[in-house]
Amino acid sequence: MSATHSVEAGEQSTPSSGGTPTARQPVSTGPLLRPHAPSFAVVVVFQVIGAVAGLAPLFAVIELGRALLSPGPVDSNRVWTAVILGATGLFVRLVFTGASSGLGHVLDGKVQLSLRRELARSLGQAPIGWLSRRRSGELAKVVGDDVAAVHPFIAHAPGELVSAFVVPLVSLVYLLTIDWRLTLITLIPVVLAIAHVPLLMTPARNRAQEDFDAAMGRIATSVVEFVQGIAVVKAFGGSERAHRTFLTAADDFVDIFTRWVRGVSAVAAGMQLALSPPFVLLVVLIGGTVRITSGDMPPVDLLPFLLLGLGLTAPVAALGHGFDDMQAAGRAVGRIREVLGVGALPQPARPAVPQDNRVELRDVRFSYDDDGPEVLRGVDLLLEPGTLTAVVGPSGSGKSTLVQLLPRFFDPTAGSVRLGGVDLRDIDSRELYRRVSFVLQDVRLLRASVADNIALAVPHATGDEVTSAARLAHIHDRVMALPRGYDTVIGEEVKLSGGEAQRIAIARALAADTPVLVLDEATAFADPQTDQAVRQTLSTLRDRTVLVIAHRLETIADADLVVMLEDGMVVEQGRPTDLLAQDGKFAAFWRTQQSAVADDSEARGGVLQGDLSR
Ligand SMILES: Nc1ncnc2c1ncn2[C@@H]1O[C@H](COP(=O)(O)OP(=O)(O)OP(=O)(O)O)[C@@H](O)[C@H]1O
Repeated sequence: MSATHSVEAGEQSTPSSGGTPTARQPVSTGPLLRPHAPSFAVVVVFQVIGAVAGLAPLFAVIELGRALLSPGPVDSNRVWTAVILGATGLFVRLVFTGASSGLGHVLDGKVQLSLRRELARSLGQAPIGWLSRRRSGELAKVVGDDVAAVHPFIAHAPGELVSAFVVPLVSLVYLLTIDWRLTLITLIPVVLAIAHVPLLMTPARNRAQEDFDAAMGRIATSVVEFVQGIAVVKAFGGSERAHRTFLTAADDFVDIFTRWVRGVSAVAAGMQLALSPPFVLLVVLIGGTVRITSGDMPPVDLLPFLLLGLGLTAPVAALGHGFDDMQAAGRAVGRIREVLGVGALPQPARPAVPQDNRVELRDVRFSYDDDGPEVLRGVDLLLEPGTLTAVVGPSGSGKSTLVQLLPRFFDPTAGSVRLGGVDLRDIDSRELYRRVSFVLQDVRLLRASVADNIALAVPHATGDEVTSAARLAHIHDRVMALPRGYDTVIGEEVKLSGGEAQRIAIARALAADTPVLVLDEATAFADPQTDQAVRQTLSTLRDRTVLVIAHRLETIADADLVVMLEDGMVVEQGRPTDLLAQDGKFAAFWRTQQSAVADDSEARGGVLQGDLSR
């Protein structure tokens, strides 16, 4: 999430139920794959041609056997024809299989690229609420591992699938012309192997596989979290506790893996045995011996069964090996589709333009989950242009949730948020973000130059505009001290402190120059300069509509309107002096804050600031 607005309206809008942050519909990956269909068909056809041509050397050996073993002088023509046939088949197989594999991998690269692009687009326009509820490890897995898991689907599986039918079919037809009874016997290993397949597809086994995937996801996430938090954990000596999540995930994984292996190993072993060359040869030899000793088949006819019998099982074995990959690819595609289905918040069919910059909340209700508790419970609020409104209230009272509704991170579950008389849902998001910017606590700067970070919302801003925003945000001097000034790349050439990052975010909001500003006063990175930057911002923006989550008494005292939230409801609102005079909840809150500041001030040997006389 960027600290100021950088959210572009998605080109495609997917309707979502009521615009709740969780609304999503899996979408088909068909349209993404369709442009690649012709290349895909070529890959499959080449693979099939290669597979069938691969039978030619076997036919050649059979023919050679017949030529060499038949009584009388050897027919050299017959021998050489067989040799040439075998060599040609081998060559054709090499060419087509190689071409199919090469094309398949190029195609796979293209498909993965378009999937990743589409995922990036989808994530880029996903409601911030949806993103903040997903663990970063999970999303990284979808864009990285899940897209990579599509590989067998594109490059191998379809060709192998078709070959697995075509190759045995050609062999079967040939064998049937020789001895249909022995043909049926030769099929026994294949039938036995195929009989195992349903055992791999039982609901219990699918569930075990899903558990396995989920456990893998948990391990990935807990590793990321553990590594990210390792410094804090070490400093506070809580490594045991932090380890616990990871260890629990690892323990769970071992249990689930054991169950998964137990379920699959017996079936896999049975399949492998059925398809193993010794077993196939044994079956063919027993059947052939019976046929030959009973005088129904000449001994030389056993040769095609011995050779092609092995060929019959090879594609089935390949399918068996590819089965897990294909199933994994199928599940990966499911997760990819889910992310692709994250719609942007619904965009209006006929956007309306706000009349002015008055913000109004009418009976706003909000819950993060459909069946979750209401975090905002009927909030009515009027923010007039040219006024500063301070939201105060205890932790968890819904302040952040409330201010996030203005830049439309979420849509309210009931009621409406209006800008200039128009419901935010009826305003084109580009228009909305031209009017509303925000500086929240969770500052995210881009790995880009300082200037680009400041001018994020106004890419064509002049150098002077960027500099004056930076001056107002009290970050100009610091930027000038950087190795390459405004061209210094944040995160690469310089690491900024939390307070500095916050001031860049403030400069960004000032450069955006929007008539409505939403600001969460920093508590985490509060340093005197950031403090000053916030105060300067608030004083230069007096002609705007400003909504601030206020943590400082000065800000609260300066506000035109104070809104006291408690448990998702506005319990008091009015001018700060009036509210103090009422001696209600706000007054009590004020006193608590004041004594906290006094303690702090005393601790620092400072002077208490914060009385309301202005
Ligand atoms: N992404 C989320 N998903 C589910 N519940 C959430 C989410 N964010 C906040 N909440 C819940 O909503 C309620 C209000 O939280 P919110 O952050 O808006 O309060 P706040 O007044 O800003 O608190 P603080 O001053 O501590 O930041 C809390 O009960 C919180 O647990």
